[in-house]
Amino acid sequence: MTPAARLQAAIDVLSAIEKSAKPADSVAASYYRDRRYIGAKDRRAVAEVVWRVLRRRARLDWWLQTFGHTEIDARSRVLADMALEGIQPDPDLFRGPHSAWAPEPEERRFMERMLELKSPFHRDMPPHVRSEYPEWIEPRLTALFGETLGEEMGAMRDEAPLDLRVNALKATREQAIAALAAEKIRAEPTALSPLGLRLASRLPLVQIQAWRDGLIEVQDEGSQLVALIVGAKPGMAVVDYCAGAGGKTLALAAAMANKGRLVACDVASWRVDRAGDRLRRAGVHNVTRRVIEGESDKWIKRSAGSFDRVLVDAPCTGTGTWRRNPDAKWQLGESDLLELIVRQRDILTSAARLVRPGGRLIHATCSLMTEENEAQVEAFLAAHPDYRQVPVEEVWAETIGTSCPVPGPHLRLTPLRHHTDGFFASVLERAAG
Ligand SMILES: C[S@@+](CC[C@H](N)C(=O)[O-])C[C@H]1O[C@@H](n2cnc3c(N)ncnc32)[C@H](O)[C@@H]1O
Repeated sequence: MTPAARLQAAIDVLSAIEKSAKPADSVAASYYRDRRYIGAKDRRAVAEVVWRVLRRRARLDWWLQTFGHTEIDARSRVLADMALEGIQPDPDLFRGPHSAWAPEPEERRFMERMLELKSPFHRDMPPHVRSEYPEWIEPRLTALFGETLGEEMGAMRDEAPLDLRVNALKATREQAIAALAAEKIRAEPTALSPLGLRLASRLPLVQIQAWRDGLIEVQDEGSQLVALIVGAKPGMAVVDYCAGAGGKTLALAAAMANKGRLVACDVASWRVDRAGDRLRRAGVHNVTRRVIEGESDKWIKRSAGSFDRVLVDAPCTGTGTWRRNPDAKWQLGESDLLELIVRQRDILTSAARLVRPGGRLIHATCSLMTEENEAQVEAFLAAHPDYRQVPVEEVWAETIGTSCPVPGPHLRLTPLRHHTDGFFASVLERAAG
């Protein structure tokens, strides 16, 4: 592809992402599926532009407006990004079939101004522009982070590292490090999860033999910690209530050493189906996958009071994963948050029925929002006097055994403080009866 063709592809992908409700990576994947002639090198170059634009969209828009450009769209963002990268709108770039694509005089004007900038930041940028989050969410984030808001959201703006979880069914962390080293891949142990590895650079998974052999899985360190504090043990009966494609199911199965009963539920059958290959690759065989109809599902009624651990990894705003999914922040609206709060409450109430006396219910999200987290737990405890909250320090000592890095009753992780995605988890124990 010519440089101009790559830029046009980036514009096309960004436009498709804006129009779609699907995550950016699946929109991009379907764009390439329809254009098999685009090779891996070109895809990488296009993806670099797309992700950079998504990551600094608020700042690009701010500069475009500041330089008087009001019709902001994927094309003007890509041109602005190009200028911020110091790439001149050189006529040679747009020769031949791409001549019609050359920037218009108006576009050249803002590009020239942007080419003179020394930094993508400006002291007059409001905090939500500087730290790249939607303005409507600011009061909530300010209430949560106070004076550290800028730093916290600055850490959320940066690209996340690639974290792996060692599959304890197949390898120790040392064995996995050695297997990766044999493939010339350097992996460092993570600071908090005893099963975690962090890679210095991103790699396509399918090229990693250790991944094909099921020794490792991709999982953010925060997500690993959530799975660990569930405290699933061999021989227990455990439910992963919102299992999706099985990210935490795999970790729970490994914690159970494949012994005992693990039920992975979800309302989305396509997600549950996707877990199949992952479970097989990881050598997991104590999992039953179950598509449920929702809170009125008969299986839930029939299974009331029979599980030691029930993990609710609730559908949420995903505000903790913006490092990985920068597109998600531009799609999220306040009405989504309000809808999710109701859904989470219903799910938690339904899942609680499965917990046996003395068993534990774990409410987890990858959200920063207090309404989805602490407030959800408080409302649950008020309505369920037979449950008490187990302080995270206590749970951490029982399950992970190292010193707990978070103060307070809940597990609350952020990229700034813990170098993980933003995660929340709270452990609720049902009275022994
Ligand atoms: C945060 S995702 C789960 C991610 C998964 N646990 C993992 O670690 O990869 C939330 C999941 O909740 C599921 N979900 C949404 N509504 C639900 C409901 N009423 N009951 C059960 N699951 C639900 C969604 O389909 C989605 O897969």
